[in-house]
Amino acid sequence: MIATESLSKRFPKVTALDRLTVDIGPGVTGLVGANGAGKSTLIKILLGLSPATEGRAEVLGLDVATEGAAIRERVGYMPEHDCLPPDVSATEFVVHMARMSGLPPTAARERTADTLRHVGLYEERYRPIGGYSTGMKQRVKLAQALVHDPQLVFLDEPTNGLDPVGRDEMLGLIRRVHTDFGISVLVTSHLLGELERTCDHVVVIDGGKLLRASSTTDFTQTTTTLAIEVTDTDAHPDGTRAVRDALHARGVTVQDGSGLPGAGHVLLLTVTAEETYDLVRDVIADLGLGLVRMEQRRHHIAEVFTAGDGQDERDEQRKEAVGHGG
Ligand SMILES: Nc1ncnc2c1ncn2[C@@H]1O[C@H](COP(=O)(O)OP(=O)(O)OP(=O)(O)O)[C@@H](O)[C@H]1O
Repeated sequence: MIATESLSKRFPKVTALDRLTVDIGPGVTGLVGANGAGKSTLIKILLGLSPATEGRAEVLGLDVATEGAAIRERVGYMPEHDCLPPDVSATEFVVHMARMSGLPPTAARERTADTLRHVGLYEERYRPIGGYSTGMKQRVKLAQALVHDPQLVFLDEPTNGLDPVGRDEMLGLIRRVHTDFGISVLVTSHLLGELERTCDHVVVIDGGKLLRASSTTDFTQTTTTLAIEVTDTDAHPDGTRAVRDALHARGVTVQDGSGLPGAGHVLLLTVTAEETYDLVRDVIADLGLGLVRMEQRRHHIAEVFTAGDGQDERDEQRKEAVGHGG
C-alpha cells in the first residue's frame, strides 16, 4: 500500500522526517508518535501535497513526487484539524466533496447518504455543521474521506478531542472501514493504547525516525511472566500471601502484582521451565485454595516505551501519551 525509502523532510529549523524507510501493507495500520514526531508531515508527503527534501515514496504503486493527483483519486484523507464549513449541512458538504472527487450528481447524493448512515449521522445530517459536537464533526470528516470509495484512507488523529465513549465508537468505526468495505487504513495517534485494539500493524516514529514497525501481535507477544490469582479460605484468609510464602519456601521468587491495572490479588513469577506450572498447581492444591487464574502476561504496546532513559526531551510527552493510552 505504502513504501518509503530514506524519506526526509527538513524545515529551516527542524527535521520533521529523517531518512524514514518503511513498508505498509493492507489492513489497518497505526502510525504512532508523540506530538511533533512527523506523522502529519508524512501524510502530506504521501498525498503528494508537500514535496520531500530527499528520498522517495510510493502509495498504491504511484510515485508521490509525480502522481499526486492520481493518488488523491484513490486515497481518502481525514485531516487532523477542524476544517469544516459551519454554515452548510453534513449532506451538502459531503455531496460537494464527492463531486470534487469526480462522482456524478446522483451517485454523489447516494454515496453521501450511505456514507453518513455508515458513520452514524442520521437526522442531524440536514442541520448546519456549526452546531455539531466534536464527535459529530469527526464523523463528517471521516465520511468525506470515504465517500468516493477509496482503496486507502489516511486518518490523522481521528480520536482527537473525543471523550472515552466517543473514542471507542470512532475506533470501532475505523475497524469497520476495513472489515465492511475492504478499505485499508493508516491512522495516526499519539495514544499507543488505543491502537493496540484497532490496528493489525503499528509503525512507531519519533523525531521523524522509525523506531519500530511490526504487527500488533508482535508488540503484544506473551512474556515469560506468569500471573496467578487465588481464592481465600477460612484456613487461609489471605490466600495470596499463603501461596507467596509457599512458593518462596520452594525457592521461587514471587512479586506482588497488585500495582498493575486491573490486578487485585495477583502474584507474578517468572516461568523458568515447564515444571513451574506444576509447582504452582501443587502448591495451591496443597493449601486447599481455588485457582482463579494462571496466565502468561502479554506485553502492552505502551511498555515498549516505558524503558526510556529519560534523557530525551520528548520522553515526558511520550510518557504522558503512554499514560493516557492506558
Ligand atoms: N510547515 C512547516 N514549517 C516548519 N516546521 C514544520 C512545518 N510543518 C511541520 N513542522 C514541524 O515538523 C515537525 C513534525 O510535525 P508534524 O505536524 O508532522 O508532527 P505530528 O507527528 O503530526 O504531530 P502533531 O500530532 O502535533 O501534528 C514539528 O516539529 C513541526 O513543528
